[in-house]
Amino acid sequence: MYLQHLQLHQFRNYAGQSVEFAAPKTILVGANAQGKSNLLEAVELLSTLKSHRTSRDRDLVQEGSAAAQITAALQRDSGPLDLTLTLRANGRRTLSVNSETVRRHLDFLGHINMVQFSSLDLDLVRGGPGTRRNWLDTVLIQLEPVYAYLWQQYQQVLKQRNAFLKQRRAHPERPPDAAQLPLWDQQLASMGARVIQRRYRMLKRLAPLAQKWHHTISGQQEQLVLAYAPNITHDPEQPDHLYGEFLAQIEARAGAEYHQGITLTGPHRDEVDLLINETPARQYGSQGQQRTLVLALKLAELQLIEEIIGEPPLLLLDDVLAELDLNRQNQLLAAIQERFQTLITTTHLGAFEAKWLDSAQVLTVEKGQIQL
Ligand SMILES: Nc1ncnc2c1ncn2[C@@H]1O[C@H](COP(=O)(O)OP(=O)(O)OP(=O)(O)O)[C@@H](O)[C@H]1O
Repeated sequence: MYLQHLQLHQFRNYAGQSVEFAAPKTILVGANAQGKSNLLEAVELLSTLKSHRTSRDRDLVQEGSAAAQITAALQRDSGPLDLTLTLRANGRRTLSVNSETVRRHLDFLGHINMVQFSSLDLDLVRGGPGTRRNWLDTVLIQLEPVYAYLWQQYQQVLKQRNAFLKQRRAHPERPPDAAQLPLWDQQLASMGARVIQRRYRMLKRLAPLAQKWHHTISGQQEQLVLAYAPNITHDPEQPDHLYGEFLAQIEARAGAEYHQGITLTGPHRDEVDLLINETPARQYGSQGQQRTLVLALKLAELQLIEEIIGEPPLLLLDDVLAELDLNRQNQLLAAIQERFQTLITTTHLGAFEAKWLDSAQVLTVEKGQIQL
């Protein structure tokens, strides 16, 4: 897929900006806080309807304006496509595909596929389990947009069940109607089982790709193991048993939940284990090794999305190239070639290998304006 054109209207610090992408690689160069990451964020929003930087639309709308608009024209194997996302400070959104308004998020997702790689991604190794769960979810939304709906439903049930447990703990003298709990349990297990199955299925395909990339980038020195560690223990080859297992494990933790007043069972507590040469990567060695691991995960992500979608996704490199040494930069360059359209942000062009500049389009970003 190829993003040809992007238009930003009252989005972040862009009052009105039109950008033509004229080469497979576009480098956005500019000092700090000029709007480079804002542009990548606009692409992220079109792709996932989420921003990793904020959950409030009013942050995305230019200060003093009521609404922002992001419009993109892209070329997919199936033909040309136009997407428009209107964001309002009051949170209401309008989505349109080829100038027709679509009501369901599901109908908007999946048109732009992308992999993002920023310096924050080092937290995938160093950060807590929540960071890895978010990553899993972002990849899954790309692969099967229905996952966004499932995950949202799961979180809604979780919120209501937590409110029940909290109230029961805070007011034992007038507890909520006990008959509600089994209903929440069933919904949690039913939605949760679907989340777990999808996470398992995706990681099963991603793990060997990441392992292969890690082995290559480390010069055949290191062996990566990436393993799903679901909070609900079960036999993944017996998916029919998962719902029952889920309910049984809720039951087993009922006492602890009673005292703590929160839901202790379910995929909101999943983990992804990352081991290098049998040692947890978090505790393992240098930052360099952790960078190799994150790069391997990102390359695996690119490859998996391409395999499943059948077209190369976009790659967004936010201020990360300068952090990779020559070997890792070369591995990345060799993997993307000209096939993956890549948008790169940097504070100065000398920050990374000159080879990246070959046939790249360079755009200068200054105070929310882009100069060719
Ligand atoms: N809603 C908004 N309205 C107006 N300006 C905004 C809004 N949100 C962010 N900004 C401005 O956008 C700028 C930040 O841009 P961005 O995050 O893209 O920086 P950057 O060019 O990527 O720099 P860095 O290299 O530091 O990441 C800041 O000047 C900030 O004040």
